[in-house]
Amino acid sequence: MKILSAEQLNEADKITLENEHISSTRLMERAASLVFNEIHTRLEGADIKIKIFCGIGNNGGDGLVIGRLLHKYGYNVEVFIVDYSDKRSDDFLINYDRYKKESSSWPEVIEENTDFPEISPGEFVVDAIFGIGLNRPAKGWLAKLLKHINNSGAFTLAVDMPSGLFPNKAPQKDATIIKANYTLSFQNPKLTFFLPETMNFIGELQILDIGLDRDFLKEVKAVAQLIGKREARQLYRPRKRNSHKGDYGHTLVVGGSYGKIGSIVLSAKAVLRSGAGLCSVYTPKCGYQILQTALPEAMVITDKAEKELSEIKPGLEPDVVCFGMGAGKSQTTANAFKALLEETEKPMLIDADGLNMISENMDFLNALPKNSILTPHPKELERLIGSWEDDFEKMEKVKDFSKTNDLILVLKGSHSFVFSEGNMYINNSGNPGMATAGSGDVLSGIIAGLMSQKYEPLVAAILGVYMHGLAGDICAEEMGVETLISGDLCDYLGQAFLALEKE
Ligand SMILES: NC(=O)C1=CN([C@@H]2O[C@H](COP(=O)(O)OP(=O)(O)OC[C@H]3O[C@@H](n4cnc5c(N)ncnc54)[C@H](OP(=O)(O)O)[C@@H]3O)[C@@H](O)[C@H]2O)[C@@H](O)CC1
Ligand SMILES: Nc1ncnc2c1ncn2[C@@H]1O[C@H](COP(=O)(O)OP(=O)(O)O)[C@@H](O)[C@H]1O
Ligand SMILES: [K+]
Repeated sequence: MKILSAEQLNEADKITLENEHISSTRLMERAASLVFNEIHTRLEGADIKIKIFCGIGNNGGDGLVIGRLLHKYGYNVEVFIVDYSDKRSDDFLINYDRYKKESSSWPEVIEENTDFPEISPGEFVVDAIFGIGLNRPAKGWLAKLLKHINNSGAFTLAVDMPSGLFPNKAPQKDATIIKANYTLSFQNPKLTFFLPETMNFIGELQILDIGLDRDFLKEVKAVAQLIGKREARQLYRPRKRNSHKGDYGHTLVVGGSYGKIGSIVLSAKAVLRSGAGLCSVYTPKCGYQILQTALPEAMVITDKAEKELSEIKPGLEPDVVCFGMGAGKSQTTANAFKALLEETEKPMLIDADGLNMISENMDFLNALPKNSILTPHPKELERLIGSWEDDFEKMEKVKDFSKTNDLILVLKGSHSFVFSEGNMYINNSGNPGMATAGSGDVLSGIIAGLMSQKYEPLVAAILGVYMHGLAGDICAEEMGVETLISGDLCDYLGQAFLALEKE
């Protein structure tokens, strides 16, 4: 699904009105009715107190339509106008009058010196104060009102966006923002919903298709692509009946050091579980028995050194090398890594200490094969590209870094981001159960395993990240988030592939 900016959504809105020959009031009615339907389906007429806070722009207009419909269906609803400006939008005014006419009362107006209405924890709040039109931080009494709503403990539903959040730029550090339990957003998701600093404000997210112009939405260049099951399924290639293990490639996992052999066990297991034909592991001598015991399906080649990688001479031609997990970053290992980079021509996957060694020797980047994949978590990323002011600046820096160095970068997080050639793909699977030691090692194995099956590196990265998260989701569903450990992700990959194929 495409992630669009506020400007693009406004353009889509304009083109829809022209092509469908409808008024903006009709479109607002359509959009807000969908929100009403969602509320009505869930509340089923329950006698719960509903308070709707409306701004004076079109987000407020939506709130008034929702209020009118809830009133019509007999709900216990109170509507408040948050009177932060006298520049009311036309559709706000039209719906303000309609509300008055159909509910035979004027909504209550909240201004600078008004006492805020009391809100009890059991009530239901609809936030229709600001949507995509927010253009500066909410200040003064307005910020106080947002805090008052946040502190009430009431269930809060945000219409289109939680008020105070910008769709495509970072909020100020001390900004006041509605902390929604649920966000019903129109047509396309907004970038801010997926960034670490802002994602917690939206609660659960649902996108409502309000029928904006199909052709426009198809043609417009997305800010980013959101990768869900539908998108991932399009990337997946089912196996041919008459295939053999040679068709699925040979992955070489290189890494491990004394006390950190577990990381390559996890990666290698994920390589095989994601479908690679063969997997070899190159590791210091101390890893030999552990690997042969823990993962008999993998072949093991040992370094001449006992506890660390000192010279990477596997004596085979793999389809892909997956380097760095648990490798440590001694000078000896860094020299061996440099030599490996220089000898390798096919795209590689570099993770963990491989990334740290690059950060300490940025010239290694020159030897990295084109289209290789780096998989940093935020700390590793910071070592690679330096710090950033906010998430949006971080995105831009990573985009530049991946473009300049001709590489694909997977930035791991609650929503992992894949960057390639200036494009951005945001993963929508996964859960906090995956915040556990070794889950990154599993991810590197999955992506490398897909690369060895001749998935293009970018496709392997996007699909691999999605499958990793999907395995985590199925697993968490069965055992809960606390109990999930990274080895489980390998074990649940099978169910994830099955789920991907299922409609
Ligand atoms: N696009 C679509 O397809 C559809 C969109 N729809 C709906 O329209 C919504 C967008 O509506 P919108 O453009 O009227 O903007 P909105 O969010 O109501 O706020 C604008 C007002 O806020 C003001 N203002 C801003 N920041 C401020 C601040 N810090 N403090 C104080 N004031 C501030 C700003 O004032 P100004 O900057 O002019 O002073 C202006 O008056 C969208 O989210 C969705 O709900 C649907 O109905 C149908 C389809
Ligand atoms: N809250 C979360 N939601 C979804 N995925 C998560 C979450 N926390 C961690 N993950 C995923 O788990 C993996 C953790 O990787 P990493 O930090 O490298 O761990 P490790 O170094 O222990 O292997 C990443 O793929 C990340 O996207
Ligand atoms: K809102």
